[in-house]
Amino acid sequence: MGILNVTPDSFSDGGEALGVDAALAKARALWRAGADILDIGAESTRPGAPPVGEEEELRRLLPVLEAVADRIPIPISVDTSKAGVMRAAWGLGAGLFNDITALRGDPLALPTAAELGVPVCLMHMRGRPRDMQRLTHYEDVLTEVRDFLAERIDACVRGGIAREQIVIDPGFGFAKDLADNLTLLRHLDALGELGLPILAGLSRKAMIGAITGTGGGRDRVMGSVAAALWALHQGAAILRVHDVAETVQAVRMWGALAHGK
Ligand SMILES: Nc1nc2ncc(COP(=O)(O)OP(=O)(O)O)nc2c(=O)[nH]1
Repeated sequence: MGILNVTPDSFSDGGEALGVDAALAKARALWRAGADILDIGAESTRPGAPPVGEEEELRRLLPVLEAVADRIPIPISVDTSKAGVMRAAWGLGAGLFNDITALRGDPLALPTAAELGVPVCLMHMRGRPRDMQRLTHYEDVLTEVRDFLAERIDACVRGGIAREQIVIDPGFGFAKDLADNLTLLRHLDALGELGLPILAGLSRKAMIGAITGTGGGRDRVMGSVAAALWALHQGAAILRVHDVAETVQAVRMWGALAHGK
């Protein structure tokens, strides 16, 4: 899953793909580099990020989504927690709603996803990007994240979303400190008991920088790829990354060694 942030302030690539032409060029580059899905987001969710209103999110997202959906032949995920953005994106061909709030942020999000029949990614977080890093106390982060995801899966199924339409995500860097992130990554396979595809979003995050001593952005590519391979080894089905070419190359090498293909 290649990341296409159409925001001015995303933590590692903000402002790089503003405007339709730049975003389309980036989408094409991600596809050509081997991305199987594009994840387009118009609201930064980095720690401390201010919320973006629906009108502004739509203003940023829709022209890009329309251009990309018409020209890039891979499924498009939209990274949003707003029902109105989901509905508008669905009308332009969005094939996955990637909601960091696990369809809790907007009370209309879950019924909208159920009505439209679009697959969803449910991610664990606490609070909102503005305050989530103050909510990092866990008795047992692995159990608490797994129980949260199990509850959200149940809520979605009760709300009319088919279980096979759901992807789960532990939410690396969302209301978690370094130790929490490492515990979740070391034991990512423990989420496998929920029986749903796991999405891992590790790319260029602070946990990579903390371990590797790298500043940010492209400096963290190697550490991000190493973490992605571990997540893959632990059963992740989707790797949400900025650096698609490097990750695809590593995954192909891993595939040949791990599965002889
Ligand atoms: N499912 C899922 N979605 C996500 N969306 C955004 C970010 C944050 O990364 P990025 O989009 O690069 O930064 P920003 O939120 O600042 O745009 N991480 C995840 C993640 O780990 N999982």
